[in-house]
Amino acid sequence: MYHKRIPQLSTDYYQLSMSNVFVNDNKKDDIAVFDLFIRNNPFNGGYTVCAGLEQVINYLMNVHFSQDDITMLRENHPELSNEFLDYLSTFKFTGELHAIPEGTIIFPHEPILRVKAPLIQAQIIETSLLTIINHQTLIATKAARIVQSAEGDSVLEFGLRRAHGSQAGLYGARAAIIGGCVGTSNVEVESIVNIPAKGTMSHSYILSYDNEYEAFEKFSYYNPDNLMLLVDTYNTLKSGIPNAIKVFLKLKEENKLPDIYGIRLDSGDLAYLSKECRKMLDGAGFPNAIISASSDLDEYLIRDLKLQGAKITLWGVGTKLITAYDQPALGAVYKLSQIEHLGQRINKIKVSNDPGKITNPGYKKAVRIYDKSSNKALADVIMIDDEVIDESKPLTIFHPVYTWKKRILFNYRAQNLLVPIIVDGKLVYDLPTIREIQSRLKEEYKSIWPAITRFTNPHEYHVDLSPKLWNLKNELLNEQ
Ligand SMILES: Nc1ncnc2c1ncn2[C@@H]1O[C@H](COP(=O)(O)OP(=O)(O)OP(=O)(O)O)[C@@H](O)[C@H]1O
Ligand SMILES: O=P(O)(O)OC[C@H]1O[C@H](OP(=O)(O)OP(=O)(O)O)[C@H](O)[C@@H]1O
Ligand SMILES: O=C(O)c1cccnc1
Repeated sequence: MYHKRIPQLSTDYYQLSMSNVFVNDNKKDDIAVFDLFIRNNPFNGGYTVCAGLEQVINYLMNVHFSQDDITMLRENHPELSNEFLDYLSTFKFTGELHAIPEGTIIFPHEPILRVKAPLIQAQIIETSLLTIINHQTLIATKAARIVQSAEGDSVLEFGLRRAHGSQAGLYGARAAIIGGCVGTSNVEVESIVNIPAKGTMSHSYILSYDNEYEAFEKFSYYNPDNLMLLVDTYNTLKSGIPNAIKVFLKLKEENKLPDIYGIRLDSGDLAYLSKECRKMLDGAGFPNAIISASSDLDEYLIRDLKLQGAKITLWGVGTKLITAYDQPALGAVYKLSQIEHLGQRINKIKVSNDPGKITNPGYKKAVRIYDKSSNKALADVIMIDDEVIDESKPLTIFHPVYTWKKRILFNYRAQNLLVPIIVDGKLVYDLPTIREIQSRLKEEYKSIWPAITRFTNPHEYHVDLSPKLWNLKNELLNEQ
């Protein structure tokens, strides 16, 4: 199966050249802690939807290097030592992974994944983890925004033909479903999620017949339960809709009109045309006919069409979703935060002139703080893993950059965001179904203030530091 592909060589060469050093310099078994996190929400938005964990798990549980891989590396890279290549031939992930479950709304700087493993393992897996999480999280967030703009209407993912390759189309479609799309046109998705692909018909199909009515009629005969007729090939109002109505009337007479049926608009003024189509369909006795539309849609255009009173209730979104058109990369990073050498743990910090790029040291967790009376999320706190929150006492948290800004929270409950996924190389997590992940996101929205999810000038959600982490960070910065 494609989804079982183990991209062990889909990595950056520096992971191998550094690991060659770790083997020869006796560092490979130092224990490293890495955090994978984003620095900014994509699309100038106020939130991000995390996705990709299932593929991360699949990678970590199966990653290995074959004899062919080793032979190729030996031939191409004489600098890689025999000791390192021997090590690679027995490589497997034996460490620990904690992660925020897919479909959770997340924010910059908190660990989405936390890896604790022998240094060489934690290093070798970096690129694959970033590739998977950066892609799916970006597309899930784009899809979530598009679904948000559709205000309860259904959104279908139609982007495969414009995706950056079939892998991006496949996992992008998965991420789109996590983001709330009801389905996808991508048939390969059926190999990784239990949702049948959906679709309508193309202009070439209509053009291949002598006339539009015949094309519609034949389609309805051979696809009795899947009847969304594309009405804009010739003239939507003068030809497409009258021909669609003719077919619907015929099916109604024969008692063969399926439960779900309707039309698709793919050009012209979608607001105007949808209103006219609605009137014509209603007038002919088909108030249940669905009006769907596609044509370079994204969250802004859908919102605009709704403001214009468009009568569209099913949205097909391709290019701008699958390519994350207005922000093509997410920019999640994977940073070392602790190393244990010969039993001694050393917390690590990456300094930078840009305060937002200074990393948070230590073996940490992320906790979400909810207001007990409204059940809304108040802030997230990054803390040292062994810190315990006493919910009966006020909680003081610090802004990570402007550290003079502190907040004291009362009447709250705290929930760990990171859950154990892999322990000692063994899977300890029950993987949710795609529908469960989708439902998780729907629930998440209920706990996030609309000020954070709005598109224009969203309110910045706080991801703060606990006093203990704040002190540790300052101590390490003062040592520099
Ligand atoms: N009422 C509307 N308000 C804002 N934008 C619209 C509206 N109706 C359509 N659009 C958008 O305008 C853009 C151009 O649409 P138009 O139908 O002219 O071109 P097209 O879809 O490429 O058509 P064709 O395939 O016939 O060339 C598309 O992105 C479409 O989604
Ligand atoms: O506009 P998007 O959001 O990318 O949605 C997908 C587009 O792909 C198809 O067009 P295409 O011209 O490829 O095929 P067609 O001839 O069937 O319309 C479809 O008709 C949509 O317009
Ligand atoms: O099924 C459809 O209508 C479809 C599929 C892919 C791209 N555009 C439309």
